[in-house]
Amino acid sequence: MGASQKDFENAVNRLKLLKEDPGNDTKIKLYALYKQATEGPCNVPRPPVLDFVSKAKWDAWNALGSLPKETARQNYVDLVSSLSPSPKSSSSGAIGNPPKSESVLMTSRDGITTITLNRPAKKNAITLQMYEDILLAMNAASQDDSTITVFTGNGEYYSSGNDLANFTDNPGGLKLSEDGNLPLRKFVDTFIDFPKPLVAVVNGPAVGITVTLLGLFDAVYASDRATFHTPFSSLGLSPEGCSSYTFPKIMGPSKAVEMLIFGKKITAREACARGLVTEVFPDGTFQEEVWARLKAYAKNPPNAMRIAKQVIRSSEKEKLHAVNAEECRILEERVLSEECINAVLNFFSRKARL
Ligand SMILES: CCCC/C=C/CC(=O)SCCNC(=O)CCNC(=O)[C@H](O)C(C)(C)COP(=O)(O)OP(=O)(O)OC[C@H]1O[C@@H](n2cnc3c(N)ncnc32)[C@H](O)[C@@H]1OP(=O)(O)O
Repeated sequence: MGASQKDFENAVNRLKLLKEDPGNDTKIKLYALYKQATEGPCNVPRPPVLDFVSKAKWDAWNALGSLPKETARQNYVDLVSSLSPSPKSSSSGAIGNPPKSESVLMTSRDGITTITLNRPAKKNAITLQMYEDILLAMNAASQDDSTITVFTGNGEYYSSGNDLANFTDNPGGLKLSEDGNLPLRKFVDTFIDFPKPLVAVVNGPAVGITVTLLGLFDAVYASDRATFHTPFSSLGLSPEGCSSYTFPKIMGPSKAVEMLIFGKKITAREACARGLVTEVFPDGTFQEEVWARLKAYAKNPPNAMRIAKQVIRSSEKEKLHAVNAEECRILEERVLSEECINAVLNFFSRKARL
């Protein structure tokens, strides 16, 4: 039997996590096979001769002639496998290629894979290494035997967002796009494309990118101790995580503006009323109630849940990828702005804590 659509999607995700650049020839082959697998034979006009890159891509796609979509899909999967060994999964719930990290933990049981931010002394602020580890964890979770993937935080906070030292430790500025030192674009793309139900168990306050990403989750359960805060303006930054699109859609433009431009911190109950949070639980019984709920949900047939997610989300994916690309482009400029540099310096000199 040839590669399934799921195998193909997994290969697309695995490719995003390659550590080494596979080289231009391979990238062009992958492009051509991807186009053939998703759109069929080349059906667009040849680009102008001087547009070398587009022309090379078009030539490679066109050269595949009438190769059936299924064969192109299989060839794509084979080519990606030859570049990166496939993570293993097993019926015991063992996870292939999880991150070897103390700050991002990964466990799998009862059909649920849980990714836990584990840096409580720093309120689970996310370092550059943690972004990489989360990507690894998500890739492993997307391919293991679990039915649901959960994000949570260890300790008092869910997360205080991006570690502000990421800015000061990179004096030349952070490159946030494709080949940058923090591939934020790839990071957010992984949430957009995640194939299984993705649930946030928000155990305490959440800040910055860990709030904005919630708009890409399928369910958000929050303790009544949690708060939600996106202080982008006071940090001289701009919205990310697709929040410039998801927040106005979820809560309406004026409530989104209150959070994303004015940096209003809202409670869990307010976030629930705005549609960002699915349900709020008393902190005393939060863990017990939420995990009982999730264990019951995880007993549903996994394929049905995955397909339901695909049906609900697929029409938005293209738009979300475009929003993410644009947000990263703008943010890359903002992190170099005087406003941002001053705000971060103030934070570390303890002048400006939230
Ligand atoms: C590269 C682009 C990536 C994408 C962009 C993302 C945007 C964002 O995520 S913006 C949001 C950034 N986060 C913040 O601005 C929060 C900053 N933190 C605070 O204001 C406060 O720490 C707090 C309100 C979260 C907690 O205050 P509290 O008084 O209870 O504790 P502290 O003593 O301040 O914190 C304990 C410890 O943790 C360190 N820390 C906390 N958060 C961060 C952080 N985001 N980055 C770096 N370090 C953080 C804090 O410095 C303390 O460390 P020390 O004990 O060593 O002083």
